[in-house]
Amino acid sequence: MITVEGLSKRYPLGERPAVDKVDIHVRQGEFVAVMGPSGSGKSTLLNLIGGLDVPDHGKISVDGLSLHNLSEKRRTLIRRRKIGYIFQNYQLLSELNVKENIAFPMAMDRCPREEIQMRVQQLIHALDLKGKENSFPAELSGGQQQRVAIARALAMQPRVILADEPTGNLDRRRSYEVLEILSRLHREERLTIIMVTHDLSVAGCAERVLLFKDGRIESDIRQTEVNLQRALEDFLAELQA
Ligand SMILES: Nc1ncnc2c1ncn2[C@@H]1O[C@H](COP(=O)(O)OP(=O)(O)OP(=O)(O)O)[C@@H](O)[C@H]1O
Repeated sequence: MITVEGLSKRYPLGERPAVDKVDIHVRQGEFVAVMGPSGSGKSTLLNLIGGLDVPDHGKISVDGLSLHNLSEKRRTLIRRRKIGYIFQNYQLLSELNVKENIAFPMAMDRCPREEIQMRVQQLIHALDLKGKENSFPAELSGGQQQRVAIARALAMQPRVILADEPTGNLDRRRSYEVLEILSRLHREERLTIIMVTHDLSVAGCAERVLLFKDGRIESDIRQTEVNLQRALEDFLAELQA
């Protein structure tokens, strides 16, 4: 579903690559968490997979389509149609209301108006945003804003969700709600999810965890292989030692 081969990216002033010859294969419907210390390259990796940034070397394919050798215009199109992106700070458009934010990717893709209205209604219902349709982001709680952002990410019915610290700005309860939604999408709709997180308990919701350090994958742990929580705690203890 998502294949990354020999992926490298160095920023202009970086002493070493932010992402360094990384290989990953994520199967359709897998829920993968990416953990690692600050600056280890997690967001860079996600941005490369999502086509928000371009690698110096390596190949990326998402759902059978190569992303690394496309023009920016084509990459944007594929990103919009195949990938839903969720950010820590929601990145909603402040001048648009809830309905308009959710509709935005479909409007950009010139979907028919009735189709947009129907999909937005479905998502308002699914993400429990009834009554907030006409509110603006500044009038919503963090949890509600993230639910709008998830609805927007789902608008185009993508097969892949990339989430960069989706619970990073939320308290435990709101974080739990967001994780519930992601887990449900994974379970019921077989969406492929890659989620960057700092939080052990958040990573524990995924079935596989990639531990990142200095731009490389240190470990690739599957829930079924070992006690995930134990492996993650060991990794953190080692980093802190
Ligand atoms: N736009 C940029 N320009 C230059 N250097 C960058 C840029 N973005 C990230 N970096 C550098 O690349 C490295 C990896 O950054 P990245 O944001 O991918 O790490 P991260 O693991 O996501 O960190 P965090 O957990 O703190 O968000 C860091 O050394 C960072 O300073």
